[in-house]
Amino acid sequence: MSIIEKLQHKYALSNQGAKDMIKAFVACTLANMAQMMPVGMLYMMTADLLNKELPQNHKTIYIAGSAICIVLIAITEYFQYNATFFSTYVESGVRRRSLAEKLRKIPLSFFGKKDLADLTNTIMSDCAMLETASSHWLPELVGAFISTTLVVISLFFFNVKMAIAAIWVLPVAFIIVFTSRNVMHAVNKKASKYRVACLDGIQEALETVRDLKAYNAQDEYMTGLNKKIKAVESNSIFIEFLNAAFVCNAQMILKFGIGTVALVGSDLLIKNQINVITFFMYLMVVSRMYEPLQIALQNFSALISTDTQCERMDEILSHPEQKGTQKLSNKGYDIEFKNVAFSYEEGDSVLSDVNFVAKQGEVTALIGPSGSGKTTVSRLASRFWDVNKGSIKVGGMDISKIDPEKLLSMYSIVFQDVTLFNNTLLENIRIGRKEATDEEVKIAARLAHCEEFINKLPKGYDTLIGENGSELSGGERQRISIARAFLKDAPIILMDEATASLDVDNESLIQEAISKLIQDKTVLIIAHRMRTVAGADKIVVLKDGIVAEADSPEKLRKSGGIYSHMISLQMKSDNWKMA
Ligand SMILES: Nc1ncnc2c1ncn2[C@@H]1O[C@H](COP(=O)(O)OP(=O)(O)OP(=O)(O)O)[C@@H](O)[C@H]1O
Repeated sequence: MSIIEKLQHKYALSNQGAKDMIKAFVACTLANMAQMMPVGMLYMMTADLLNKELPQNHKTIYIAGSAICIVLIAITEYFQYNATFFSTYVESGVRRRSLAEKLRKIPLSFFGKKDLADLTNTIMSDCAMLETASSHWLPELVGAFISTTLVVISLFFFNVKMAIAAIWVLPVAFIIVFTSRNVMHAVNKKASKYRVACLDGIQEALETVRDLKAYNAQDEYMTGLNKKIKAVESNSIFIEFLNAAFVCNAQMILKFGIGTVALVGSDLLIKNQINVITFFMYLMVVSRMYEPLQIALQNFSALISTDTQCERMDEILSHPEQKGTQKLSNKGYDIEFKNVAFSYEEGDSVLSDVNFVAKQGEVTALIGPSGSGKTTVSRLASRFWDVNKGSIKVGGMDISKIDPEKLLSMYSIVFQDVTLFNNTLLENIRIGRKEATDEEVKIAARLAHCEEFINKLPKGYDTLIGENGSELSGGERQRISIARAFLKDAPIILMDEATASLDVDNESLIQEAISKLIQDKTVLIIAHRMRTVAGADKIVVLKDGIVAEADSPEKLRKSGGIYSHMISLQMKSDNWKMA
């Protein structure tokens, strides 16, 4: 792996970002070296002053040298600023975009294991941390390392004993910080967990504020949340303390270097092995050399702490993507499940051997007891998850070979949980097909019987609905979701409890509209209520991970199996409600 590739992998950088980081290393090294130049001049000047004469040509050298030093320091500082700051912020945007892009391409199973607060934390806080790491910590550390190495080499040319007296502290100081690695890694992992738990708690409190109020559970909840906040607080203090303990000790060791240079220098001076100017120069160089190293030690320690963030980022970036062809070669839109087995968690099978065909031009209804896997079947059919065994084909084409976004272009999906955005009603329906005209949106809304409630709103289609449609009733939200499906007009329609929140009048109106829409389409409906599925062409009954029955509603009713049993239960329940 080249240095560029290593940097890209470790700090989630783009190719350009890794190249910019190398530029920043060079810039920091040059800036440190430029800061050393006045020391050389001072050395020469001291020699002249001790000789009690300042030759004219030396005067010119000092004046010109000082001007050159000022210009060089200004140029290298500017170069360093440019290389570290500006490119870092550009790279930070690239990093966040590539993370978001990656999240689009990884299967939903990944999101099942991660919660939203954790992902938000990675995209915002971890990215911000890496932003500082790549703008300051790493370039300054590498710059200090290279410039110090060059200075150390030159120190050996003057006097080996003095050089050793000056540099013995370097490995000791860095080893002290390096030994903190394992401890810091463990506490940072813990800190990350506490932070995510706290963010989760805050998010949950905001989302459930209505229920907490309704059940007078606010105080109890706040006590729990306070505990989470306290855990973050005390853990952060502990990390700071631990960090300071290692870094301060290492920085203190670094200071011993000045002492040993003074001691060894005095001894060599007495023995006449060095002159006063060399002694003075060593004292000047070490005091100058340790300054960037003090910061380098802090940066080194901070970089060790970013290991946890890098790991979290890498977990997302290296997660296998769902890939597939963009070219569709399906013949028609029959959906065929063949020997499909699936589990969300290993060893906890949801579907063991599912076989059925949902034909184009027919309505196939999935029914079965709660938890039998109906929603799972619809998720697999749209490749939100990939099957563990067997295959799912659309028009003869294995969907695991189709690019997920391309596959979804063939589907209109009406979910149980309708997501609405804080935008106008018109735009919320237009999500079904971004390029649809206003007129097309309105036709779809009419078909889904949305106009009845839209026309009653003060601004009609231009009414802003609250975040996630909080100002709409459950039935209205579902009708918008159905309108989106009408608008998309895709050849395959997946409906999950599409009519669950509609009153009887609206439900029959929608059923009527749906029957117009589904002509020549493949329709897979999941519904609990037997009334919803009575008009289906085929009923597939799921139970214990397999298809227990599959046939037309009439035949299944007569067969006296699970479906007919569910019908009689539903009738009893309806009679009970009427009574
Ligand atoms: N994201 C998930 N991670 C883990 N297990 C899950 C997940 N989603 C569903 N399950 C489990 O898979 C099983 C089937 O769930 P599914 O939602 O497909 O059933 P269903 O028949 O649609 O249920 P219902 O009629 O109650 O909506 C259940 O045991 C459920 O707990």
